[in-house]
Amino acid sequence: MTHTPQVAVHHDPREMARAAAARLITRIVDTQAARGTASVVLTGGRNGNGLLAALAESAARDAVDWSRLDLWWGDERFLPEGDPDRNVTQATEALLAHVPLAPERVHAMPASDGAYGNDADAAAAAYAEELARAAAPEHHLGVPAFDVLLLGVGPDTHVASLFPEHPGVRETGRTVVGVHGAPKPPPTRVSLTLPAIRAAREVWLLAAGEDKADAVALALSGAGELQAPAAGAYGTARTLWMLDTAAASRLPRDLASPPTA
Ligand SMILES: O=C(O)[C@H](O)[C@@H](O)[C@H](O)[C@H](O)COP(=O)(O)O
Repeated sequence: MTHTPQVAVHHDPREMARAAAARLITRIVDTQAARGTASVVLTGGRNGNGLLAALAESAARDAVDWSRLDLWWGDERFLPEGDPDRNVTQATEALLAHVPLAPERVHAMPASDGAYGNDADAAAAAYAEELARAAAPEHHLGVPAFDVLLLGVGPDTHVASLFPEHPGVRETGRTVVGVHGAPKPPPTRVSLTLPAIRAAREVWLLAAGEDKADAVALALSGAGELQAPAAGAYGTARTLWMLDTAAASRLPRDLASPPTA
């Protein structure tokens, strides 16, 4: 099965971020060499931003042709433009401001004071249209086949803004949804759905810390995606979980490999 997950365990969050950044640089460079451009979907949260900061610090970052990289977001906290809690604001501080990206290839999700006002559902529909415009005709769902889609994993197994048993995780038709009443603040968000996430070639999930150990064990032990959204996040070619030793500490023995770096 293509979505049988691979698990890589690292000593601590910093090592995990460094290793993930090195892997991502290699993936982007290889993809650009083969196809000209590459696409990456970013995530919010400490681990996703830790990866971006490690990428900014890496000497190898100059191997990437930043002008031929498309960036998308898996989810966004629906807040005003420039709000420090917006995922795009944090990604900009960590990496985007430090590399020569092509602005038209940076596909941030709308802000709550933008063209759709405070209507997260309208913002989600607009982002779905933007994705559909970028999708090749053979991508029937209306989402590009992203090269790498990054996801942080929450202590309740949420990914992007898809929370256990919430309406967003049940969505099968739309590719992007407005999320209302999210248990993680802020309550209003915009998120890719599981079908959109599963259009990606590679899905990489990041989790570090003791508070993630139960979530990681649950998601990797055959739980259903309504109960454990992270279990429903997999790519068409590869699904890679990157963990630190604390987050991996309750994994069934056959899944936990020794620390790699
Ligand atoms: O906007 C967000 O908050 C997210 O995209 C969310 O899904 C996040 O990735 C996880 O909650 C993990 O966050 P940490 O890496 O901070 O634990």
